[in-house]
Amino acid sequence: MEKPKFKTVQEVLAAGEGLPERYLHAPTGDGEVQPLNTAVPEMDIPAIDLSLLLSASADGREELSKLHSALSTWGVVQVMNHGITEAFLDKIYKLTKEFFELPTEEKQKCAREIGSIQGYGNDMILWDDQVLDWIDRLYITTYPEDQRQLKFWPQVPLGFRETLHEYTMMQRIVIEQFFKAMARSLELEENSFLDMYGESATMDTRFNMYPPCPRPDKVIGVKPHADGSAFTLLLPDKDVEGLQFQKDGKWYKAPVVPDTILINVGDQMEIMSNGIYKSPVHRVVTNREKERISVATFCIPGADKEIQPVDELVSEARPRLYKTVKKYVELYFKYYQQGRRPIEAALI
Ligand SMILES: O=C(O)CCC(=O)C(=O)O
Ligand SMILES: [Fe+2]
Repeated sequence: MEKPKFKTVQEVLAAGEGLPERYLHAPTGDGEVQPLNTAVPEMDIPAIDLSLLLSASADGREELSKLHSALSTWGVVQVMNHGITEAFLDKIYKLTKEFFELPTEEKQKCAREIGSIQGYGNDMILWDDQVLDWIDRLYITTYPEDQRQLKFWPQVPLGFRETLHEYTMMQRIVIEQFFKAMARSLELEENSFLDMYGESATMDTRFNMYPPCPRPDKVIGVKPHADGSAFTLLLPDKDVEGLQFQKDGKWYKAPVVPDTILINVGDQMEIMSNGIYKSPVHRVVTNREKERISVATFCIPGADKEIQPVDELVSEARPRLYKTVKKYVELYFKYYQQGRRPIEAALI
């Protein structure tokens, strides 16, 4: 079993040999250098009450209109009353932290293998002159259950596997409700998106660790990208900022609101909604003092599914913007590698 040769960020730091060139972003353009960690304003996104979204009450309608407004501008909402307890979310953060604190040899038991996206490792190296992101991660397909590869599921810390299984089942409920709410917010039949998303849809969960970084001005945690999912459920760090979203060419930081789940639209939902809901470009910046942890779950339509704008959202006034795509994630990596926005490949 061949393992990739590169060190994780934690190993780079432990070696104490200074910051490798491969992480440094060179100044681009006409010489004006903006440090990557320049302060940016906070984005103004609502906290949506998930339990209200599917109710027929006036409050429910109000909540749906908040959802519509946030997803058609920012492409992001914070979700509260999502049915997952604070104690459970704390357990996930704690287990994530404990996993990354394990000795290298222990973590390596779940190491990514060449050619696989799953497992523990550093930023994936997809092209030669790629500047590396300051991030270590554990990437696991959690659903459907028959696609699980348990060799990537840590046996230590104790309880990790069980908790990830439980979290997956809890998220499935949130995912279904959120799909229905998005359909209702666009005055569509409740299952419009769910039918296209399909029974064979997968869930991938990525545990992210961003160690403190000696050069936050020149090193980035995650490069600007939009997600290739239908949408992404994110547990951002409860204390440490870093996640930023782009709107109209400017960066804004995501607010830190404990116990909410941040949901961002991904490219495949942008396609299904014929461009009404936006898949936002986002990035993670680093800082000198504190490590940051986040847990992202990507909801990915089944590889057999054809993803396209739903008929009701195509009209003369709003012509169809996107082609039908299949196995979008493969297309995604091809474009990402070329430094392009993968969704461009789906534009008509
Ligand atoms: O760490 C975060 O807050 C976001 C990570 C992210 O954008 C991703 O995993 O796609
Ligand atoms: Fe992302």
